[in-house]
Amino acid sequence: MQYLGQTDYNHAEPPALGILITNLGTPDAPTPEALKPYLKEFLEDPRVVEPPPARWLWKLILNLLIIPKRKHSSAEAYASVWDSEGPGAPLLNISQRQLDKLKAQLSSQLQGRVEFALGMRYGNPSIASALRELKARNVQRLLVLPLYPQYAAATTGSTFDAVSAELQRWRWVPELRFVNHYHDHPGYIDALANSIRDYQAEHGTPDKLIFSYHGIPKRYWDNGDPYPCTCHATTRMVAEKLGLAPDQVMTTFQSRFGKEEWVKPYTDETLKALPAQGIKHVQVICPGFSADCLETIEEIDEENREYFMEAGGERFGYIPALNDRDDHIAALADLVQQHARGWPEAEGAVPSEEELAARQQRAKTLGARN
Ligand SMILES: C=CC1=C(C)c2cc3[nH]c(cc4nc(cc5[nH]c(cc1n2)c(C)c5CCC(=O)O)C(CCC(=O)O)=C4C)c(C)c3C=C
Ligand SMILES: [Fe+2]
Ligand SMILES: [Fe+2]
Repeated sequence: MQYLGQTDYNHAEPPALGILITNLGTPDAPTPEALKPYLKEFLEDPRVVEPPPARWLWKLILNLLIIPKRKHSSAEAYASVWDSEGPGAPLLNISQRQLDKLKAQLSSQLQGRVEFALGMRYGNPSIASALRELKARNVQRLLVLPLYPQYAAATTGSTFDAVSAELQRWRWVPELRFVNHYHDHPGYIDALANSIRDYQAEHGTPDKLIFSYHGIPKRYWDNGDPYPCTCHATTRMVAEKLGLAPDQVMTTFQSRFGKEEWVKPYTDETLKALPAQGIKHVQVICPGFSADCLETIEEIDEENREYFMEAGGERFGYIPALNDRDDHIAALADLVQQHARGWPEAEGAVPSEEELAARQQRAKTLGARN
C-alpha cells in the first residue's frame, strides 16, 4: 500500500484549517444509467442497509432485482425535480449555495487560513475528492460538518466511515474534529421557527403542523440508534419556541424502503387518515433535511400532497427546507465556530513574519524536501 503524501511539501506555507461540509448526494443525471451507480453505492453501504448475515445474498438481490427496477422509477422522480440551472440536482445546487454563503460568512470570522469544501457521501463531488482538495491547500486541521441535524448511523455514521476510509490512505493524517449532531442547536431551532412564522404570515395557520423526518428501520432504533428520539426533541423545541400546544403538532417519518417495519407513525398513512379526523388544513415541514431534495420536493410536496387531498383534505402547505436562508447559514457558522475553538492556530496564532522567514530559511536548507 502506497500512502498518499506530498514530496515537495513547502515548510514556509502556513497550515490551514479545513471545513468540510457534507450531505447525502445525488445522481449525476436524472437517467437510469446515472441512477445505477448511485443506487449501488448508496444501497451497498452497510450503514444504510444493515445486511442480513449473508452480505453476498443482499448484493445479489440488490444488483439483479432491486436496482434494475428502481433505477427507472427513481430516474423519473429525479427528472421531475431537476433544476434547469446549475448542475441540476436540487440537493447539489442548494449545497453549493450553502457552501458559498458559509464561506463568505466565516472567512472574516475565523482567524488564520481557512479552506472550505463540499463532499457528498454518494455520487459527486465525493468526500474523498473534497478531502484531497483540502489536502492540496495544506489543510492540517480538519473540521467535518455533516449537514444532518439529527444523528443517524445511516447518515452521520456513514459519513464518518467515508472520511476515515479516505484519511486511512494518507501518509500525514490531519487533526480531526467531527460534528455529531445539531438537532437542539439554538440557532437551528430559531431558524426553523422563523421559517414557520414566515410561511404562516403568508399562508395562515393550519389545523395541524406536521414535522416529517426521513425514517429508518425500527430494528436500527431497537439496536440503539438515537435518531427517532432526537427528531422528537427537535419538534418539541420548535413547538415550544412557537408556543404551540402538543396537539397542534405531530412528528412523522417518511421515505420507507423495503418491506420491514420502519419507525412510526408513517407520514403517508398519517396524511391519508387526517381528513377523516376533521383535520382539513395541514402544513408539513421536514426539519431533518437541511436542503430541499427529492424526498421533500417530490415525495412530500407532490406525492403526499396528493394523498392528503385525495383523502378529503382541503389545504396542504409545504414549508421549504432551511436551504440557504440567512438564519440557517448563521446557525451553521456558529456551529463551526463552536467546534473550531481551542485549536491553537485556529484561535489566531498565525505565524509571525519572523517565524515565516525562519521557516523559509529552513526549507531552503532542507532542499524543500519533506
Ligand atoms: C434502507 C434505505 C434507506 C435508509 C435507511 C435511508 C436513511 C436516510 N436517508 C436520508 C436522507 C436522504 N435520503 C435520500 C434518498 C434516498 N434514500 C433512500 C434509502 C434510504 N435512506 C433511497 C433509495 C434514496 C434515493 C432516492 C430513491 O430512489 O427513492 C435523499 C435525497 C437525495 C437526493 O438526491 O435528493 C436524502 C437527503 C436520511 C436523513 C436518512 C436517515 C436518517
Ligand atoms: Fe434516504
Ligand atoms: Fe422517497
